[in-house]
Amino acid sequence: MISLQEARRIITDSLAPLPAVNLPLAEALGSALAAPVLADAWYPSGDRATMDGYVIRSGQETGEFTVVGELQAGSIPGQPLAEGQAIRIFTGALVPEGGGMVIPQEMAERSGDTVKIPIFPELRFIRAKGSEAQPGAIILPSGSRLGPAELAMLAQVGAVHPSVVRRPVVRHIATGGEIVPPDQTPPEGKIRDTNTTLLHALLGQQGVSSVSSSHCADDPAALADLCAGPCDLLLISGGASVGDYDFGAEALRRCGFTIHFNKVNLRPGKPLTFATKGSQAAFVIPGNPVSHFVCFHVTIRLALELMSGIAPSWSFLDVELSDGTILKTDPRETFWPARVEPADGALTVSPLRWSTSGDTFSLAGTNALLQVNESSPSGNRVKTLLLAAPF
Ligand SMILES: Nc1nc2c(c(=O)[nH]1)N[C@H]1C(S)=C(S)[C@@H](COP(=O)(O)OP(=O)(O)OC[C@H]3O[C@@H](n4cnc5c(N)ncnc54)[C@H](O)[C@@H]3O)O[C@H]1N2
Ligand code: MOO
Repeated sequence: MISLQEARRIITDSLAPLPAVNLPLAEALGSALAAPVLADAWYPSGDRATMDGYVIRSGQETGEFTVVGELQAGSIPGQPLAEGQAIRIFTGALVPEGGGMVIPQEMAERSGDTVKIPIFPELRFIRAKGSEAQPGAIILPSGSRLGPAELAMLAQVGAVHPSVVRRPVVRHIATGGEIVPPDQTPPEGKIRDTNTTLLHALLGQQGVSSVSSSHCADDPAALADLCAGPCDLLLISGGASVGDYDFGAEALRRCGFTIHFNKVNLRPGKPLTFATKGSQAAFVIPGNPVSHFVCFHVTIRLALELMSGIAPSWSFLDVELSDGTILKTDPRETFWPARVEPADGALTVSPLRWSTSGDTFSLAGTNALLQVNESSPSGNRVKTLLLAAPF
């Protein structure tokens, strides 16, 4: 049995980013850039006003100025500004030649064609040409993850079909004769399929939208047929352990996958299997829903990040345990579902109920996993993998 650290190393060594594709901005959220994006022009393209008011030359005395025109955002300045002149200007408009400072209208008194400026502001209220980016400057390097701000930058430079690393196409197979779809009432002895819903949501949170799911009874040949379908990442729910009906690894072998590990010193999720075939990756995930949740965050997410060209996120916060907390240790490294909350300006974490890894209800409100091993917790602080913002 290998450690989780070793399992993560094997996954890291086995997977590479998928090929680049060009995506429209509306579909690129969460993707990683496959090439740098350059500024196509000067930003701003010329000196621009940052306030509604009056533009005048610099180096002048306070007093009265003659208003000789008006500049709206989008209009092209005509005449240069002369001494003693002011032009009415609006936020975003190009400053005319000779314009050195914009006086916000709150600091000016207009009367007919003149404007009185009793004192000058400390700032110029002008965004200088090229002060944000110059033509050819790298505004986002290759590998940048595209969040809302980065997408806005691409829109600004007209990069409307950026080259990004393709996101994995995921094929999911829920196994087991005991499961029925969640919209059905299970007959005696059977249970509703919760893992399909769980995985779709977890994948969706990672920005993976191409996911197909199917169900397979405990039949290795039928499972191998389903495994042969095209995808980048194959996820098999259940059938990971050593029982007579656990056919996950066998089905993968039958369709040409190489098994890299089939047991990890991890609680929950010990019988986790990882395999590859060319650039394809596959996991057989222990059937219990809490095992699914934990295996996803500690291993499958890493595979998605690597295939998507995204820098793996694996950093732990040292968080104070809520009063009276006792975490039951185990020879296996444990990832305990928990809830982190802000309290009195700091974070505290409370482990959630955990009876068995089949107890889906215990996951309600989970936004963190607590690492429980020989070095954590230490005192009343525990290494915490944050899964979502704690508010
Ligand atoms: N002799 C041993 N038995 C088991 C071991 C072991 O080391 N030796 N490991 C245990 C651990 S730990 C786990 S975890 C489970 C993993 O079992 P499998 O991956 O083979 O999964 P199944 O047997 O198919 O299912 C386990 C459990 O999960 C339920 N399940 C399955 N699929 C779904 C689904 N889509 N939605 C909801 N629930 C599902 C299934 O009914 C079982 O109750 O093995 C232990 N045994
Ligand atoms: O690994 Mo199992 O997931 O402990 O229940």
